[in-house]
Order: sequence, then structure tokens, then C-alpha cells
Amino acid sequence: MSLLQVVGLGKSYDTETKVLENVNFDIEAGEFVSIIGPSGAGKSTLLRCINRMVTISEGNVLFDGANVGTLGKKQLRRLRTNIGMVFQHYNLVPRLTVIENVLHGRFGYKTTLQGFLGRFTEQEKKRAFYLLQKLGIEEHAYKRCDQLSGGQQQRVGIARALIQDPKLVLCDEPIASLDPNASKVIMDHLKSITSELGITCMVNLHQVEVAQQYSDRIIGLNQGKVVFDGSNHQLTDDRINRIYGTQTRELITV
Ligand SMILES: Nc1ncnc2c1ncn2[C@@H]1O[C@H](COP(=O)(O)OP(=O)(O)OP(=O)(O)O)[C@@H](O)[C@H]1O
Repeated sequence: MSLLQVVGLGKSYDTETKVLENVNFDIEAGEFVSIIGPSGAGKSTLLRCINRMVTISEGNVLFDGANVGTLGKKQLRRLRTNIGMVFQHYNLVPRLTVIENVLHGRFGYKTTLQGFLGRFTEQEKKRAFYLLQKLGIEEHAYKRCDQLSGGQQQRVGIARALIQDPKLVLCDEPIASLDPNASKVIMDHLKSITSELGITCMVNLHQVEVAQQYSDRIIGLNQGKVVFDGSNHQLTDDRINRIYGTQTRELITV
């Protein structure tokens, strides 16, 4: 069974507009998939339906056998420990240290009191340092996050997602606020560390060439519909133009 199955997914925030319409795809464990498409196509909404940060209006999202749309509170908490998230604006607590921010990724496993008191095991702290070292920012562990560059902050965001021990990481435009050099560092780390740890990765991207360079597979969205689903080799210039076109609502055959 695929790790993630999206079946007939539809999403509306209001009664008039369908932001996602009949979206269907499966993601296998270990895949590195990019989602591309014009602004407003529904890329962020798609990721948010997968971990139910927004409610699902139609269809089903099945993650590791669980029907995401119908999970109760406790099961939803478990789902969110299995799905890490990396954000465009990092979503760190700026006045806390790097290591504290990383350890926040363990909150899903704690009781409220443990979380409040900041109780973490030696093993969790070791794991946090290991991830920071892998991401090349171990030396900044005790600095406040607001003293780091954007690229370094995003690496903290990645470490925080990975310390959850997730099966899937959803990255919502992780390099949109970074310059090309920092973007390359982030994409290199994301690719290598998820592949090494066997974690499946879905990345929303605005930069088509970055999607082509790093992904096994690319899904193109336009006006809430999947219009392309294929390998980076199949993503020709003509198909790119159609994904970003104003008339494209039908599947582009590959
Ligand atoms: N919370 C919300 N309430 C109402 N409408 C929303 C909400 N979030 C997104 N939308 C609308 O849904 C549509 C898709 O937005 P979404 O952010 O998913 O697209 P996107 O492809 O990620 O865009 P971008 O690349 O610009 O980030 C847009 O028309 C947006 O205005």
C-alpha cells in the first residue's frame, strides 16, 4: 500500500470557489516529490489537507492506512507526529535558542505538563545535536534563533521537523525567502537527509528548475486540479508553459 493516497480530494474555503477539485495521486514511501503551479493554484492548501491543518471538503486522504478526514483528536495528534512540516517563514520561536526550537518538535510526544516544563530525555537531546550537526549548524545550538541568517533558521526548521521522527515531511515553499546560495544549501540538505533517513518528502516550489533538479517526481497544479504528474524528464518546456497557463484544467498527457 502507498504511504499516501489522495482520492477525489476537494477543498472549498467558502461556498463559491473550489480551491482543490478531484485531486488524485499516490505517494510511495521514500519518494521526493515537488508540487509546482501558478500562485493560487492550491499548492499550500493541498499540503494543509494532508495533515488536516484545514478540513477536507470532499474525497479522502489516506495516510499510512488512516483516513485523515475522520480522525479523532488523539489520532490526529498521532498523525501530526508522523508528518513533519517545514514553512516558508520557518515558524520558529525567535527568542528561544536553536536547540530549544528543535526540541519543540518532540512536543507531540509529550504531556502538556512535560512540554510546559521543557522536559526532554538525554536521547532526545542527543538526537537534536545529531540533526544540527548533520545540517551543519551544531555550533549555533545555544544561540537565539533571531541571531541566525534565514538559511540557518530554515535548517533549524528542518531539524525540528525531523526530530519528530516523521514518515513524511511537507515543505511549503521552504526556499521562497532565501537567496540562491542559501536555497541550494537547503535543498541539498533536504534531499540528502530525507533520503538517508528514508523519509518521504513533498515540497511546494515556485522555482521549476529547482523542482527538476531535486525531485523524482513532479506534480503540477493549476486552478485546483492536477494537470501534470510525471518525472522531471517528462517535464518539457511546453508542459511547463501549460502548467502555468491560464487555460489548463485538463491533465497534460505524458
Ligand atoms: N484560509 C483561507 N481562507 C480562504 N481562502 C483561502 C485560504 N487559504 C487560501 N485561500 C485561497 O485558496 C486559493 C489557493 O491558495 P493556496 O495558498 O493554496 O495556493 P498556492 O498555490 O499555495 O499559492 P501561492 O503559490 O501563491 O502560495 C487562493 O485563491 C487563496 O486565496
